[in-house]
Amino acid sequence: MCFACGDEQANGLHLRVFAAEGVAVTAQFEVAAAHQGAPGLIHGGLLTLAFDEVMGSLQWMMRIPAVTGRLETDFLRPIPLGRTVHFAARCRGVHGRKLYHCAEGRLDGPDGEPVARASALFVEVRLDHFAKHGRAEEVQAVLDNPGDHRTLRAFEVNP
Ligand SMILES: CCCCCCCCCCCC(=O)SCCNC(=O)CCNC(=O)[C@H](O)C(C)(C)COP(=O)(O)OP(=O)(O)OC[C@H]1O[C@@H](n2cnc3c(N)ncnc32)[C@H](O)[C@@H]1OP(=O)(O)O
Repeated sequence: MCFACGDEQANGLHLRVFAAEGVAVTAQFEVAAAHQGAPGLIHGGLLTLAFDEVMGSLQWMMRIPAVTGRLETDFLRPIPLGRTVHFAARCRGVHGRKLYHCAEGRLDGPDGEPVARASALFVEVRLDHFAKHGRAEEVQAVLDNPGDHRTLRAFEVNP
């Protein structure tokens, strides 16, 4: 039940991520009233969360389990509630266990005004990282049913 992509999260970001050209994805985020920081504006931490989710999605395409080691966000413009942020993220390179990603967000369309940029280092981990530090039974359920999990990620198909 991920706060960024889970349907069950009433106030979550409900992010949908799609394959793009190369090792890249796109996504959209409708900024709801629940995502407010300053009156009428998005909370910056939630925007960073969205970047974390979108860049983190690249690992599913690359089939490399990884966690966020470092994430830097540049907030370029204020983002009002009720608008939609369009994200594009791509992998810039891989060195050993380190995955270097970057992303940008634009307002109301893929060619809209740039409102934020981010870069991140993800670090490859073994799958037992999640069982060891999280809820082992839920991780095991995913490992036992890899087919079910794949269907949750549209870009696995990459039509
Ligand atoms: C089954 C279904 C599941 C499904 C699971 C779905 C997962 C979705 C995840 C979404 C994304 C998240 O939010 S993840 C949640 C937020 N992130 C976390 O909780 C991560 C917490 N941190 C950690 O667990 C650890 O610090 C790691 C794994 C990141 C790194 O620890 P480690 O494994 O001991 O590796 P370590 O040697 O320290 O680092 C490896 C290399 O990366 C570099 N490195 C590490 N951290 C940094 C850093 N902050 N800044 C610069 N560089 C760094 C090191 O210098 C080294 O470079 P070199 O010497 O090789 O050159």
